[in-house]
Amino acid sequence: MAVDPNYLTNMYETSPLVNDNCTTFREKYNHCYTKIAQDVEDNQAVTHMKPPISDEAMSVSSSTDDSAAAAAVFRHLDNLVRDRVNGELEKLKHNVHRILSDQQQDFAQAFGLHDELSSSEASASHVVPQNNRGDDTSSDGCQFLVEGDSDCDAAIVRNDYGEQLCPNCNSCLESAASENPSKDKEEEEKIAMKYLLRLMTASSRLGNALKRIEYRTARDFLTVIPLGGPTFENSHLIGFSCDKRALLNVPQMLGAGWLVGFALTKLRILNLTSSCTKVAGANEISIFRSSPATRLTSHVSKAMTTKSSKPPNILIYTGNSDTEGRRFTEVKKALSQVINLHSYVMYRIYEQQITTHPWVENTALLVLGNSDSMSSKVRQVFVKYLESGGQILSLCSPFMCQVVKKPLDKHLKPFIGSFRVNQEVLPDAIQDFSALCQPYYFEGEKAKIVAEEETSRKPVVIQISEGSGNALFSLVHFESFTDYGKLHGQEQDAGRKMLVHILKLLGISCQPLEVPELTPLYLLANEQDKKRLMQSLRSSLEEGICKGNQLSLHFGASDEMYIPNATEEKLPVICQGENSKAVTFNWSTYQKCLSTKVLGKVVLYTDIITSTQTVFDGNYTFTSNIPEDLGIVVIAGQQVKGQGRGGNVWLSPSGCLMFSLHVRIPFASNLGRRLPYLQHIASLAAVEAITSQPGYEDINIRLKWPNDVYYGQKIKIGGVIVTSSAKDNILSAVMGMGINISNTKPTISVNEIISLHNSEHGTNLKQLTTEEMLARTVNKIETLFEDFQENGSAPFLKKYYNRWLHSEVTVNLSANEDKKEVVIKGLDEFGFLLVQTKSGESLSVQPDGNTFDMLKNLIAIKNS
Ligand SMILES: O=C(O)CCCC[C@@H]1SC[C@@H]2NC(=O)N[C@@H]21
Repeated sequence: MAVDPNYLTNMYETSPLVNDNCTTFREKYNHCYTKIAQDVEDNQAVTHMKPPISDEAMSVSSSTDDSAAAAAVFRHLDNLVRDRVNGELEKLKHNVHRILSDQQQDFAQAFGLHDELSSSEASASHVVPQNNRGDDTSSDGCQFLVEGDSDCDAAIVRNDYGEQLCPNCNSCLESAASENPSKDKEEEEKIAMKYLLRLMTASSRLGNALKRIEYRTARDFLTVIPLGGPTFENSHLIGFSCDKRALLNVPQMLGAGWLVGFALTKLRILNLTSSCTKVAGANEISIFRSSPATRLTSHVSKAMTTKSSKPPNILIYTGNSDTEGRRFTEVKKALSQVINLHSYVMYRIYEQQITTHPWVENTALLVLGNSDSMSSKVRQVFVKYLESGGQILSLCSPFMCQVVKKPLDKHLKPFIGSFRVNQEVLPDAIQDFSALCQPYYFEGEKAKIVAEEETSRKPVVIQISEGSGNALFSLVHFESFTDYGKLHGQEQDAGRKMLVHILKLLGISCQPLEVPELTPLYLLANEQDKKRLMQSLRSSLEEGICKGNQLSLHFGASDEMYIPNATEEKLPVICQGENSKAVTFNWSTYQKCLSTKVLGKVVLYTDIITSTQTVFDGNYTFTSNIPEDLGIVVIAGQQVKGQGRGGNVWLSPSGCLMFSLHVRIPFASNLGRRLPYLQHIASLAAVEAITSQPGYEDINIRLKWPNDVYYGQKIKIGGVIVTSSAKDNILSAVMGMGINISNTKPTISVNEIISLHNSEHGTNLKQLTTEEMLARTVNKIETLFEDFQENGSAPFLKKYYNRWLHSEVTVNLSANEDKKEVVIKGLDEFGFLLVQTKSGESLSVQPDGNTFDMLKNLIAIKNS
């Protein structure tokens, strides 16, 4: 039987676990389980075929342990969903919007809110809670996070207002219930929410005892729980919606204790798997409630601040002794060969950052490659991360010895050698291992042997799980397998395979990218401009070459020139040939949309480049010989070494508009005296390129200081980097910008946002091409420049504040251990962030070198 390689994907899409009105999980699960097993068996019967279904399915079929099998299925599903989650969250928001506007009647009927609906407020599309009693469901809602407390039998509840509510305190609950409803709506909502949460918290005992998920309507929560209904004993509340239709479609019972979060919409159940795996592991609860449209944006976007928008990080910790970063480079290199680089960004994390930076939320994997032992403070943070659902890969790190009770057996020391993967985890092997090292933080949990040494059969890779948190401790230096000098091809291959296997167990998507070959630049301009540029450059070219510090440009015509291969050091620039024929860039569309006097008149297009910035950076011969009235923009289809701010990597898949625009600015000018404004101009230009078109004004694209372009409050869709050099009182700046126009990865694209807007508002706004977006952005940059040079910063700031996310927001400014609360006031005269302390003192914060998590209200000032 031919097995569909997308079997599990399909199963997920049509899964009875999420789609049918199944009554028992077990029944449906058994059905799926049997099917997978059958598929595997059928497949194995055809010996020449490689198993086309995943390792997970294999392990499901071979496992005798139900919960392990369920875990495998769901882990696999997690992986499938992970990539989609960011977009899904945004869609969720829109779906809920839609439900609320479409279905107010149903909603009111389902919850007995007719009176409210017919009131003037309701007709203005608000349904506000009338009081805080259980039988009058409050319809407004927000997301609350409930974290498990230290011993996991109670919960710490934080509400949308950032307050921590005391755990499991019935007197609180009662007093909340008996409080008179306030006239103040905000206050009422607070009380209602508190009440609701107290009810849920009081009846949910969180912890490992969790064995299943039950679905209950909002009314159930409000009526059953106060009676102390045993139905909620040991249950883990995942989510609920106030939408009646959604409720009706929901399975009454879902199984597998750690099935993660969901929120309900009219159309379907959205599995917020990735965001909630952590939730389940951490004994946290995410509660999603629908709410009136007017307040939804802020609530959902607040809720979304708990979910990361950026591509997740893989953090590599190699400790203090790795002063030159050799270990880090080695580990990073090894991982780069196997992981999907479009989905993750790898960074080194230093000891000091572990306790001070907000790294946990956006970390898909923490890799420990340190050889020195870590301080107890650091260890505690790592253990906490693990316990709260984090994924850790320890590559011979002493961390393992530090988290297990007994010292490890002396056999368990790092080695490179042959080993075998344990396909079936033998129960007695587990016993052996448990005797060897008893898990300290995971008592009651068993360590699984993932690989063992070939001859002695001693475990060399073990896995310890806690909820959805996983630690894989390897005693094999997998990172060394990338070292071609040290190992034979076969060993390398085995090592790499093993690393993939381990990473998959940790939920990391492993599809290494083929690094594509670099391609030449094509000069696109009208014939006259091409000629003028070449004339101007001629005197500085040596045999057609314009030599830069790192990259030389080789100018020539395609038919006459010997075209060298494009490399990181040498890039051919093909100057002749019809613009339209040469490349995939649509010159004619671009030209039609471009309305500048100077900027972007000449395009250098390439399919694949390291980074568009490199064409200008360090090539003064080139930049200084560009005619003054002929601005050049370099645009690439893909970058293989995209540069982000602060040394970050910019993921640069196709579908992302990636360009570097060269501009000249005299120092003795408004802008010349306020250079930080350059980046703000660029980011505002990108936003206005979209929102200044008729019909696009309300698309929720915003600016996040210092220079990020965001969809709503949470999802980054673009960023700007500006580099510059100066000579003879002229600044030569390169404004590099990346905006995701049409790629659904890694977050959400402009065109998806437009589609969402269309479906939400019944409009038919057309999608943007990269050529249009480029031309429109360059047009905006030029007009904003002109205005700034003529009128200074005031008119610019008016437009900028209109789109930015931070006015009057209180943030924590932290330098080392010191923290102070400041209020964001705007941009100062020079374009830095202006904040005010409580005592009224004004401070300016520079973007570079400091760490920002503006949306988590944190600015960490770099140590001097
Ligand atoms: O960190 C950021 O947010 C800034 C990202 C800037 C990326 C763009 S893509 C085009 C240009 N070339 C690069 O290598 N980086 C910039």
